[in-house]
Amino acid sequence: MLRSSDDRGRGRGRGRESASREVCSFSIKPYIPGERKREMGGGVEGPLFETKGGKGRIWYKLYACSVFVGTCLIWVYRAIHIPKLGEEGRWIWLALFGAELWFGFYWVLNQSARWNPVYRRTFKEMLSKRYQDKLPNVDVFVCTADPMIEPPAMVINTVLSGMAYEYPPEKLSVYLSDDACSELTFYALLEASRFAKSWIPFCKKFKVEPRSPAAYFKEERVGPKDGLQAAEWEKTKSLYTEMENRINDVVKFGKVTENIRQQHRGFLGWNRATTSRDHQAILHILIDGRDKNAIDDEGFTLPTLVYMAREKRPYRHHNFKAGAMNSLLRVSSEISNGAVILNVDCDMYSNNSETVKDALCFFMDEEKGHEIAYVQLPQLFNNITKNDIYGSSLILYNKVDFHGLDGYGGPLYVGSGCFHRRDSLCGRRFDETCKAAIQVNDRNMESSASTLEERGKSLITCTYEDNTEWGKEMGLKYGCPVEDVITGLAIKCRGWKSIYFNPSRMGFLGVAPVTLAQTLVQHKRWSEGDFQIFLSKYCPFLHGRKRKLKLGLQMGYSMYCLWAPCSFPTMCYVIIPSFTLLHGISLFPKVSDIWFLPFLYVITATTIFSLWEALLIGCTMKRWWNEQRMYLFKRLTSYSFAFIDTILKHLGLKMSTFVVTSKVTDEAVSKRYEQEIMEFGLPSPMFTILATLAMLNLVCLIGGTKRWVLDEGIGLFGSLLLQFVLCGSAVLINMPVYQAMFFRNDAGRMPTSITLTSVALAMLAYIVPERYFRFPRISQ
Ligand SMILES: O=c1ccn([C@@H]2O[C@H](COP(=O)(O)OP(=O)(O)O[C@H]3O[C@H](CO)[C@@H](O)[C@H](O)[C@H]3O)[C@@H](O)[C@H]2O)c(=O)[nH]1
Ligand SMILES: [Mn+2]
Repeated sequence: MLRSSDDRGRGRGRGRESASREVCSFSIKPYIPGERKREMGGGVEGPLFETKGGKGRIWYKLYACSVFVGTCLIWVYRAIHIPKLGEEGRWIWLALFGAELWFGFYWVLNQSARWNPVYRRTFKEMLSKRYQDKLPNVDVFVCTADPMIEPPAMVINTVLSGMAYEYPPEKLSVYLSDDACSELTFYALLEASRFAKSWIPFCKKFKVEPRSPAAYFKEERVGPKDGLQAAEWEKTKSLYTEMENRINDVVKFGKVTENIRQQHRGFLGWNRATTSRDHQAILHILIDGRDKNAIDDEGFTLPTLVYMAREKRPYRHHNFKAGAMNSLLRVSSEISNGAVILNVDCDMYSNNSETVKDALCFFMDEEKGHEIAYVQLPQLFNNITKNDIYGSSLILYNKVDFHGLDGYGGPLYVGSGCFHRRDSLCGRRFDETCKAAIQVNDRNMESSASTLEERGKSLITCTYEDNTEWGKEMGLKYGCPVEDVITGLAIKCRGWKSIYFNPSRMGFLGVAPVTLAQTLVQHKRWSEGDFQIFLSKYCPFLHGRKRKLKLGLQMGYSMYCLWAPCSFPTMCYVIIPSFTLLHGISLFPKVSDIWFLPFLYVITATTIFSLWEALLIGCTMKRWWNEQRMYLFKRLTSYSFAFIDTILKHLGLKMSTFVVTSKVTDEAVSKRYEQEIMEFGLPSPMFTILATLAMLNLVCLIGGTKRWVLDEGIGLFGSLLLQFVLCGSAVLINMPVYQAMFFRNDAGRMPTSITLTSVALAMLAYIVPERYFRFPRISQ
């Protein structure tokens, strides 16, 4: 599997090849059903988790079939009414037909998410009884990339919540990868390593939740009543606040003071020449769990804590988060070598201290555990407002889609809140020999911390991965903006399964984007990455099928992979019906026509279903409406940009980038977010598109109504009804855009330049001569 191996300067006298292999090696014990249970003694039999199917599926399937029939009838109508070659308006008809074919096809793909959902439940008590001291090492990987938009104080809260898991601390290690190589973040982590000594015992003694101190102290503004806890609460809170202030002061100042520099030899790693893009590898074991002196205030062992900044050079591509994760995989294999790895983004703190045990219930289950590569928890956020104006809670994916995919072999790996089996993440194929329980592998007790650091550093140099399979067959894959999704898919194609676990107490909470621009840019990255996967050799329908992924899962992955191409059909549907409405040209059957029925049925049935589904999972009506708007906005902007960029990349005209989502916001912006006022503010080509299309629809609706009222009367309305409905809904959904253009004067309103441009462009709709759009009025 691995090519060339040379021994140059590798301290241990072994080649890159063997080093890489060893990183992924595993002690495997043959699986003998029943053996483990006997070993453990009676009273603890039974599976560690349970799976249940969704209810009322038969009704859903009936509904879906009826919609499908309706869709087919729409296609038939379009097909038999295509204007003849040479007739005017043929291309408009064909464009609409193409869009409807696409929507129908895409709707079929979406059925994979609802056809066969499953729900999981774990039995943690059983796990603890049965495995007690035989639990595996667990490594937590946190990635950060920029101290300005990912504040160190937030990052260490995530770290602390990971250290405070209800799990034997000698088996728990937390690694922070800092792609910014910032001494500010290092300093914050150093502070966290000290604060952990009082935070962890406090959490364990009083069963505190959540275990991110910032989140906990924010929730419990007034401390507990009972005496002892109240005193400790006060003390811990002030310790935390003081630390947070120190960190924020240093961050504000922009660098650590000489005084702080003296506190730890680690700061020697930074000098004047160090920049985030040009520096040597830095690796520090801030807490060594093996160390007898590494104890908390109550005398218990502390979990291991490690800071890592892999080597960066301006002329070497670093592969973003995937590169960081692969470095973490290697470094951790030297230090703690946890058989299970938890990956979280730096904003995603643990909100549930039992989650590690939940995850282990899946991996350690005697019956099915050996085939599970990863357990994904939902990505949830703690800054979602009531009506979720940007649809950033991803609630439909969390509450519907992923349960559906789980029924076909498992959800996507979405980068954060995911537990991995180390060997499957490192590239191992699933086969008969994998039928082994996860093993307790002891830590390397001989080597000193500084030896481990030196060895670790040699694994994270820029050249380490040259001529190895890292980024290809090993670890996370490179070259894709959604390294998580493609890696998860590759793991599935190697024969593994995954699990979606959605516990009632949320497992992780992060920071969702709070402006329209951020949301659209994030979705551009996602849809671009997903579409790249579809065009790559990992295309779910080709590679997936070859690798025997279930059809449902192939469809499920494609549902995301084909976000980007949804853009143009949507654009057709936003532009053409309105445009032709303006000119009084009918594109849909008349109300009295029998062909009107399939359109009516498909549109109302799918709308009512989607509303009903949203209400069922706890959305408000307004939230559902906001969600529809965001669907539209993403398709018109993020997805179309992603589509174009993907094509350019394929032609070699563009490089891949990773725009990190900001986790901080200025006060005025976040106030508007709280009030659910849509944020525009700075000019962006995406806003120009949105504003122009919004204006276009408004002009068309007004023009169409005028024509109807003044010129042609009620008969015309009958043949244009659907176009009125489509154009009218577009106008309704665009309300916030008009407001931002004409009725607001806060800093978040639409930039004037965009307003002017869009009004001018929309006026063109009036000027463009009608004959370009004239159309035989077949259905009249
Ligand atoms: O060069 C980089 C860029 C990013 N990151 C980290 O990657 C994480 C995700 O970045 P973010 O900007 O928050 O992206 P999101 O869109 O919110 O993240 C989702 O989508 C990404 C893929 O597009 C995945 O990497 C993430 O895990 C997933 O949560 C953050 O912790 C970053 O610090 C790095 O470590 N190095
Ligand atoms: Mn994020």
